[in-house]
Amino acid sequence: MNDLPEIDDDALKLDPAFADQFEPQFRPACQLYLISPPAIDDGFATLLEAALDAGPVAAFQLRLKGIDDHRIAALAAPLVAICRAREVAFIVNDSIGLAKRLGADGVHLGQEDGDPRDAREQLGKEAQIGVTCHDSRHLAMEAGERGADYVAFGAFFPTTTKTVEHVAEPALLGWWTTVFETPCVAIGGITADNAAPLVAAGADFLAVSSAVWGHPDGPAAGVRAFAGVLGQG
Ligand SMILES: Cc1ncc(COP(=O)(O)OP(=O)(O)O)c(N)n1
Ligand SMILES: Cc1nc(C(=O)O)sc1CCOP(=O)(O)O
Ligand SMILES: [Mg+2]
Repeated sequence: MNDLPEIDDDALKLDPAFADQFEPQFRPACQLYLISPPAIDDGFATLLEAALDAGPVAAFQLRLKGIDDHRIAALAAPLVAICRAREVAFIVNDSIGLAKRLGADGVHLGQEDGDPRDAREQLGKEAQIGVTCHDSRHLAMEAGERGADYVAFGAFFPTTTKTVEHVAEPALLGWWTTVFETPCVAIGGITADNAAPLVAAGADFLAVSSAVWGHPDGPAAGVRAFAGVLGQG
């Protein structure tokens, strides 16, 4: 498959005059996509159970930074079982190889983490493959062409979980969901209090870390707090 030619992102915006030529698509309601804290210990399994039992969660991403794959694999084993028992998709961040080794449901790839086409080849047609697209229409279209199952845009709000260089606007979600069927994920500093414009703009998933794990009343309260804005309350 040929790569898309590089196009100025602004040139890809939808002219409002033509927006009504697109049929409104049916999309399932926006769902919660939990991202793990960047560091965890063996006690995290209990926190994950509490979070997943508190309300609907579509997917859990194991995103551990700065530790080797053997340690991640050891920490992951009980977490895979917890997700599987609740039919929550278990997604591994960064590494196609680790996703395969753990029998994960999918992998999330940043722009430097590998090609979704390789992920598909190694993980198979059922795997959920996500790609970070920052605030770029071009990257998202390219990811779609390369077979991504979802594209992730961000950061929508300031975050202390990761140093980010790109800021995304809710209108990007509206453009994507008007033109493409591939689901889109919004990420970056999302809380139950600031999420409403992202849901209204069309986000298919809200990817959230600190608002759940750092909730003052614990992760279960963190998940419950999203139920209202996701129309699950
Ligand atoms: C759902 C989702 N979206 C974006 C990211 C960020 O991925 P990446 O740019 O590779 O940065 P790291 O997470 O690896 O630091 C993500 N992990 N998940
Ligand atoms: C992992 C990650 N990726 C981002 C991006 O913009 O691509 S923002 C981010 C951090 C998400 O955690 P929190 O919900 O605590 O802000
Ligand atoms: Mg990455």
